[in-house]
Amino acid sequence: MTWQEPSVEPEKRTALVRRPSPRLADGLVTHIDRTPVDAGLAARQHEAYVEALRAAGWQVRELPAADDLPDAVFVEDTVVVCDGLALLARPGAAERRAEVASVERVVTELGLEVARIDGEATLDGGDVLQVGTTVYVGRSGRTNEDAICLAARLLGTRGRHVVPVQVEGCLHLKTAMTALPDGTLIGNPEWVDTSVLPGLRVAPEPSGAHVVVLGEKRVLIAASAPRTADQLRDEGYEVSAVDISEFEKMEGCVTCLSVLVP
Ligand SMILES: NC(=O)NCCC[C@H](N)C(=O)O
Repeated sequence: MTWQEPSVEPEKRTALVRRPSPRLADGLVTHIDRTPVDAGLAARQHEAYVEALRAAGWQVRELPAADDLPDAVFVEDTVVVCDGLALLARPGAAERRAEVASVERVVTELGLEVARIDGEATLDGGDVLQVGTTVYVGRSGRTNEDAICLAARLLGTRGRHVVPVQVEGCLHLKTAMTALPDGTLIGNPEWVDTSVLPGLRVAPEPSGAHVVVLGEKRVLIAASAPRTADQLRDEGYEVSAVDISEFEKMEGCVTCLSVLVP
């Protein structure tokens, strides 16, 4: 999302995370080859990721462990938080739908209003990119037209305008692109229909497309995108780089490991 002054005291900014399952390696892989995953290393990498969020001033709220759900660490896919509204997803992969119930409990405790993607609609949070009052929603293998229409209606109550974006060749819209704090889109133009975008800065490496905006001048990216990190540092951003190799093997990225509730 474009960096906006948080509506609450800085110490209240909350990041939702969930520790990785020891069964992480059993998760879904769609567009890349499956390679061995070290669950112990994944756990350590996740701790470092959480530490980077804390260091940037985010209060970390852990969702209950869900060790029987291998992909549950990818919390971004279960809920979209927008201006006090928690839009609960209905993941496109049926195996992932059981992840949502525990997220609903926590967002309710946080005092967020709850709405849901339901019926035949399917949506993964990884397909939703908020940039100011624009919400780009990927039409992907996981998110369908019904969900895009429903999201447009529900997020419209928050003054948001939904722009559908066709995604091809990768898992989610946010696999292909994210935004910098100033709202500039950054990513891989081969995976998205750029004709509906105001512009797209090409990231020097594929994982450079994944930027978590932690503050006005602060971003988090994967250690696998060193050239992107250098570019952003040269432009004055404070860049935290975290090694998430074990999650990348499961088609995850830095954005999908948290949900920020500003
Ligand atoms: N938002 C994301 O990028 N989520 C990554 C989900 C990876 C997981 N293995 C899946 O296929 O659902």
